[in-house]
Amino acid sequence: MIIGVLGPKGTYSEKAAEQWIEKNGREGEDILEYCADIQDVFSLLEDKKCEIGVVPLENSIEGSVGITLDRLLENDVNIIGETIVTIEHCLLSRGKKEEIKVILSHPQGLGQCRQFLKNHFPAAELRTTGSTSHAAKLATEFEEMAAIASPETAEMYNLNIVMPNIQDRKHNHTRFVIITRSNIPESVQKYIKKDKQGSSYKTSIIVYLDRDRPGALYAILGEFAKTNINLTRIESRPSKKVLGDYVFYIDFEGNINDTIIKDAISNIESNVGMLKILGSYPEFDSYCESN
Ligand SMILES: O=C(O)C(=O)C[C@]1(C(=O)O)C=C[C@@H](O)C=C1
Repeated sequence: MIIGVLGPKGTYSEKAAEQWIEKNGREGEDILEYCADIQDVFSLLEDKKCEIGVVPLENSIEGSVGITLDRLLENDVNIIGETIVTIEHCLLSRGKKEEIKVILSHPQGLGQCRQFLKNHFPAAELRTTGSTSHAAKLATEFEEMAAIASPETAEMYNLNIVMPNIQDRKHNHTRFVIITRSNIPESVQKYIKKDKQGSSYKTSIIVYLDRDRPGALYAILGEFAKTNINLTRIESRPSKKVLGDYVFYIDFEGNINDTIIKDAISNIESNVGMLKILGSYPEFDSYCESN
């Protein structure tokens, strides 16, 4: 199976893909296709050049990955899984700490180490890259450059770990989603069947209210409260139509095949402008326990 991830080699996205495949039981040879950015992972999937994509969705320090949320709304995709990766950023360079003048990383990496950078490198120039491993690759060029990336990339790109564990909070986790086309390819079906054994499910939807009116969001949330469905996440994102207009990303416990969930969704659907079901998939925690 071909799996699209953010590249080059050594990204946390690659780690997420490996982690998810390992948990689901590897079936034959999987090929990782490294993409320059997250949009390209979605394009690769759409163009049928891969069967699965693994993309970051949210981080415990920096919050949502906006481009992933946008593509989930606009592209014809289905979420079939999630995995959570422990993020352990290090400062990597060819040079010594005193020599570092430019620090590179993915915007999420820079954001997760904002305080560290202010405290230790107030004068350094910060530059964004397509990924943390892309930063590591570029940092090999000059001794005055450093990258914020995983400890594994140090070895991969022949860099020194100048400072380990530099993120602003000890606990740093990123949640990734495993996506496929909504017309699920045959090779992916076996992973989905396997997942069903003894797992608790989560469902992700996107809702657009169409028109701002008193109690509109309350009515949606009421549907979940009424039937005791546990919400695990709600997030608003600009609709990009006019200022102050939003779409809501909602995750909750349960499977779209359960009658209780089906009924709640159909009640919500009749009261909103648009409802997109992104998919039902095994919750990360329970799927760890059942493996
Ligand atoms: O740059 C990487 O290594 C990625 O996989 C991307 C990404 C992200 O977009 O959140 C993944 C995990 C970390 O939070 C930092 C960057």
